[in-house]
Amino acid sequence: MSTNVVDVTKKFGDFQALYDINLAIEDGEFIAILGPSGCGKTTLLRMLAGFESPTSGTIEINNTAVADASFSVPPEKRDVSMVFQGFALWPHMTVADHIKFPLRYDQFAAYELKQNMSQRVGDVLEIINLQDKGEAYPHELSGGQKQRVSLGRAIATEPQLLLMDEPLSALDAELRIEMRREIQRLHQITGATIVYVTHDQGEALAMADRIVVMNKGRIEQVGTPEDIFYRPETEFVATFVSKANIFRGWWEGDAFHVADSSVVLANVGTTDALKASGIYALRPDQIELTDVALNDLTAEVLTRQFQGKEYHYSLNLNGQTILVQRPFTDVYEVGERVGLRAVAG
Ligand SMILES: Nc1ncnc2c1ncn2[C@@H]1O[C@H](COP(=O)(O)OP(=O)(O)OP(=O)(O)O)[C@@H](O)[C@H]1O
Repeated sequence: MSTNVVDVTKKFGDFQALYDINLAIEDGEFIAILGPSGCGKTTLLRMLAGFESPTSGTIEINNTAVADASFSVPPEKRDVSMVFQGFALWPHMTVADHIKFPLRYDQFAAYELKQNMSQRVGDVLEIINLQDKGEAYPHELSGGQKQRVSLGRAIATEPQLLLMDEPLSALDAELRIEMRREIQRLHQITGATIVYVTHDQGEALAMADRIVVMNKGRIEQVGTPEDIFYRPETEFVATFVSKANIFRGWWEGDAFHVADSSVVLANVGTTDALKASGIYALRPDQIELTDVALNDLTAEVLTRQFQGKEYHYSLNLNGQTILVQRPFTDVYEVGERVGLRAVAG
């Protein structure tokens, strides 16, 4: 199901939560909306669901307007399902009942699915890998199983648009990684369009076809995970997604003059958009550490953290903290002075 957000703004009283949002989502795409707390991602998702309406602009689903400033098609009249952060399961209903519920009451449930309800419940239990738990109640399930039930309930009627609001945030770190694979599999099986809200860049990079990075109510950049990670176009995207170190100064062609120093750095992948704002961005994995004598840019090792295959260093570069990731073979001591070299990547 294609979805278009056209020139949308949203105000809550005097507070403007969304500015000039334009986004075209193609049928079957997995879109992650990524941004820090309060940037407006849930508001945008709730607008797609029909729980909020725009202050100005239009939302279109399959080329038909479903909301603008003057009207909004209510959630139950959109072929859309939503998965929430806190599972939102009903304590008195079994797993099978949760899956039956939308099949009974959702007006978009196809007649064949309603007619063959027990078959569909069995199929969904299989998809979410809870074949043996149909008669279990929520309190008898683990966190991961509960989230699988809420995913099962959401896909039961084969909705064309699945909206997910931080669905993994209530789970522990290991389970979150496992559930990423389950959600990817669900996307492959159902072919549904998914809009997935998260503040976790790892989730967005791992699962999405395209990522929409938001900050303070505005879209900063839309692109594939590789675009967003390797070719950030704003300082916010560079720091929020790829944890880049930002150097200030000015560009002369492909040479960057670091402010307040005589150091000149060669371009190793800074986008034109970042160049236009006088910024040089270097991800932690784009910095090599060398002997001090080999580079003009030198810094002192502040901390070193062992992370298995690599060390994570923080360095003091004239008062600025620089983050660097090096392979486990590059060992430097806290207090040591090192040279910094930018490498492409
Ligand atoms: N009903 C409302 N009334 C007033 N302000 C609201 C309302 N809903 C959201 N806001 C404000 O709009 C801004 C965006 O909220 P939103 O929930 O969309 O952010 P978010 O990016 O999803 O954040 P989080 O990750 O913390 O949920 C916030 O400053 C929030 O306080």
